[in-house]
Amino acid sequence: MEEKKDGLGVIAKWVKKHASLYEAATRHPFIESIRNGTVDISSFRRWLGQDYIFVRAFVPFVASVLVKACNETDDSSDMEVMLGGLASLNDELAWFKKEASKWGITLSDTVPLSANIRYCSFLKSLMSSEVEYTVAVTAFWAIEAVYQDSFAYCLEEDSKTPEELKETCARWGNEEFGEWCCSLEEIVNRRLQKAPDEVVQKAEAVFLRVLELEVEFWDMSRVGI
Ligand SMILES: Cc1ncc(CO)c(N)n1
Repeated sequence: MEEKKDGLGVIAKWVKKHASLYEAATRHPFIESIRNGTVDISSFRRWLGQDYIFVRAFVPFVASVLVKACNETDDSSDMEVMLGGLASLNDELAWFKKEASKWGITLSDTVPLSANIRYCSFLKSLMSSEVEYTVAVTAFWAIEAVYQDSFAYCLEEDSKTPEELKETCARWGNEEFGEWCCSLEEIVNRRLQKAPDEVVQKAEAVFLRVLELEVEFWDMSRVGI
């Protein structure tokens, strides 16, 4: 009831409070360059190879959130939302392989760059059973929301996204994925509303860390330019 006073959930409040960092993560120069059609294809290729490595590390993290949802949640529908996320990663890995071959990228030769290694170790740290479900699911939401928001922006009506990148943008920018992110956000809001202060503080710190890591991840696309 309390959160309804101003109609905003905790997440919406955090996005407002940390607007400049949220914007840095979702309106990064790499994303802007896709949207205005000036994207450097070697940057796109670098991002694609790195993101495949990231998604492989993301799978066990999402599985760990699913396990926490089964053990800790007060609402049995949480598990289904987590399972939906895990299932879509199955398609995503197949898509990466197909897309990489289209661009002539050999995924097995792709070496993770340092920002990617840092992000993957952060995911690993969140898999510990010491990390509360509320904190882990906040990270899960933030990771997905940054991509949803960034790529949906590239598909807005006035965008000049190159035709050959539209499918990539639609992977994360599509409406269905947007709705799924909203379901996840509702779960996070519900959990945060009931959580002790100490857990809420941890979740906020994790949210901010995800945003920083996302900025560094996009920055990798510029290596060597
Ligand atoms: C770096 C990064 N963040 C978020 C997502 C969303 O799944 C992704 N594929 N890669």
